[in-house]
Amino acid sequence: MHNAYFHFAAPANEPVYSYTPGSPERDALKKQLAAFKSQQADIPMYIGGKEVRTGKTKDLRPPHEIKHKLGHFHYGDATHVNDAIAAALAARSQWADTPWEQRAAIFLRAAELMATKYRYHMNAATMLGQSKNAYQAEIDSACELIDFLRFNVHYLSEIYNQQPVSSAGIHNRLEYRPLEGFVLAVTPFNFTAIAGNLPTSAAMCGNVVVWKPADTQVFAANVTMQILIEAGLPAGVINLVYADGPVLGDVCFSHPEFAGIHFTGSTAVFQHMWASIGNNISKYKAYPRIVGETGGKDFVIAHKSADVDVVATALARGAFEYQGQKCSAASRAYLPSNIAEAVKTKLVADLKTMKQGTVEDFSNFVNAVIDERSFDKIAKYIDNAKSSSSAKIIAGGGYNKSEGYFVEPTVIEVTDPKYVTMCEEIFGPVLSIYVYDAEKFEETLALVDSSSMYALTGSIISQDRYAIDLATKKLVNSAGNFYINDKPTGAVVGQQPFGGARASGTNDKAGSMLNLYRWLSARTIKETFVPAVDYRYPFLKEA
Ligand SMILES: NC(=O)c1ccc[n+]([C@@H]2O[C@H](COP(=O)([O-])OP(=O)(O)OC[C@H]3O[C@@H](n4cnc5c(N)ncnc54)[C@H](O)[C@@H]3O)[C@@H](O)[C@H]2O)c1
Ligand SMILES: N[C@@H](CCC=O)C(=O)O
Repeated sequence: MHNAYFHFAAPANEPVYSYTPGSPERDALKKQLAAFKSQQADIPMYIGGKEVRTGKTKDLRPPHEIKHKLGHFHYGDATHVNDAIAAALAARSQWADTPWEQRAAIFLRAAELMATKYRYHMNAATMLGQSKNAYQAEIDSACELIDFLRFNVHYLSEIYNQQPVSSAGIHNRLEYRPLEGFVLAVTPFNFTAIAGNLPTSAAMCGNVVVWKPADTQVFAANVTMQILIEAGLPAGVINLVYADGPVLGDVCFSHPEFAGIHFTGSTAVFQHMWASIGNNISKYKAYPRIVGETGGKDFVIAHKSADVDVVATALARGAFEYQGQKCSAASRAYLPSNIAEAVKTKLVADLKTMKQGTVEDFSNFVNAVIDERSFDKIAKYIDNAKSSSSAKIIAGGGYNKSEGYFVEPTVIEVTDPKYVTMCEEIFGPVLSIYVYDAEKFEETLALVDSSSMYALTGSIISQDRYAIDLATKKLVNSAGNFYINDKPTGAVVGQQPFGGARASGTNDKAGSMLNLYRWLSARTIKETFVPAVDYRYPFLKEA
């Protein structure tokens, strides 16, 4: 029963801790890293509020220290996916009926727990499981996830407030119902925040969810789930399962109550999912919502007026933070001939100072790539570049997987702007550079626009306002997140709603109102206070 309209005001972004030497947060984080490393985690699935252990386990190991075992998780099969759907559907009616402010309180409580009691659990789990340094973990598993939860509560509160006008004698209202059925959230390895946001944004809207994270993100996903449970998330609202992707897809996409997919991951997997959903379309009770944020081939184009240090720094950070494993990572750069040599010299010098190793050593800027499959794929691109006449490695190029999956930050200079590493997503610490004739800026913008199938992020670096304006116009469809005089990474919830178009996804902008609309199905209600009692309109009367 509602006796008031409850509105949640816009929050501020969660402050980013610095982890400088001697700071209390640095000590607390180091203690949590040591604590996780001294234990052996036994991670269950969570179905209908119960912990499910199958005995069929997979090991969890830090990508930068593969000889160390962090523990294991219990793997499920089609039975567990079916159980998760059944548990979700059983929880649906009570959850959908729960007053909005009660649902919101659970997610705000989870955000508060993440910001305080469990901040270092979230960060240490992300650092060890996904090989992120302290700062990269802090902006992801603490700040971004906390922001997703708090901002989405605010945005949903704004949506519920949007009501139609009513003319005299009637009252019109819009009711924002959750979808009929269950939502499937399939999440990537690279951001604990994204993995937490995809199931919670849909659940916040009153939906029930089956959540499958990437195997390589399970260590931190488990901490997220435990916090949601401690915050009071009722049994069955979010069901966390670990299963083979195609097995999960077969069960979920052929279920009549499949109501939507909230996906982030690679373009190929999303396209496969879309095709399966299309093939099953006649089976569903309602048209499913298909939301997917996928790959990128993100660019930096510098104009001849650009400041050399600004360009080199945008490339060093944009391409190599988190080993280039951000969908937003700068992976192709277009440098004008007048400053190209100076930019390359500074970038190569910067890379020589970039330390690589474990996450416990806080002086390391880069760590390991996520797994062996990824390592092998990246190494192949590097080897091909080494033997190509169109490419030359000007920094890095080394790799080694004896202790962890280490790939050196690598810069490839190409003479062919359509060379494979200028067009395909590599998802690792590899930046390709093409030097263009500084007087051919506009032609190069056309090249940027046409070189890849993706349109996720991109930057223009220039001190010339006309050049910025031209790039903004010519690259209007080349990126969903466009940056001026900055790197193309590091979108902040509430400030730069994130997502791309073309092969980069449905551009439903995670962490914004646009995304939440996808998990709602509005019902319009019209009430007439004094209804008509005669079918004849006045114009029918004789004069
Ligand atoms: N656009 C964005 O906002 C964004 C953000 C993060 C990552 N990404 C993209 O994600 C990719 C990297 O993440 P990843 O390696 O985890 O991606 P991935 O596509 O390999 O896996 C994503 C998820 O899909 C699951 N999966 C894989 N095959 C499946 C199948 N056949 N059916 C059902 N599920 C399946 C995986 O287990 C995982 O949970 C990159 O392409 C990156 O650009 C995009
Ligand atoms: N939102 C992140 C990217 C997420 C994809 O991996 C950024 O803007 O860098």
